Amino acid sequence: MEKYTEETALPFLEPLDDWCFNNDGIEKKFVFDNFIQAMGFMVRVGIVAEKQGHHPEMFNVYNKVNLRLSTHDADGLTKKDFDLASAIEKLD
Ligand SMILES: C[C@H](O)[C@H](O)[C@H]1CNC2=NC(N)=NC(=O)C2=N1
Repeated sequence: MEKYTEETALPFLEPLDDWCFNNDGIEKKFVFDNFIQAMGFMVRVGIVAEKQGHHPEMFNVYNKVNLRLSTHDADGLTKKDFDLASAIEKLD
């Protein structure tokens, strides 16, 4: 599976709002009004991830959720990560 570098990822990152390349993955920080909103978002992300058979790293503190997408099997960033990021963007 093709792995993207910071450079080759650029055109795919462009249409994705606020996602950033970092350490061979892509990351975005979300802020909600409260913990329940954040939790609801994480569950909806989880449902999309399960449908795609591809899973994010999620870090939550109260109303904040940090997502990191990378393909562990490929040890880097692949199309699967961009597909999941696009689906997540369509959630909100
Ligand atoms: C067998 C199964 O499809 C794999 O283990 C999948 C599951 N979800 C995954 N999620 C992510 N982010 N990276 C993977 O390499 C990965 N592999």
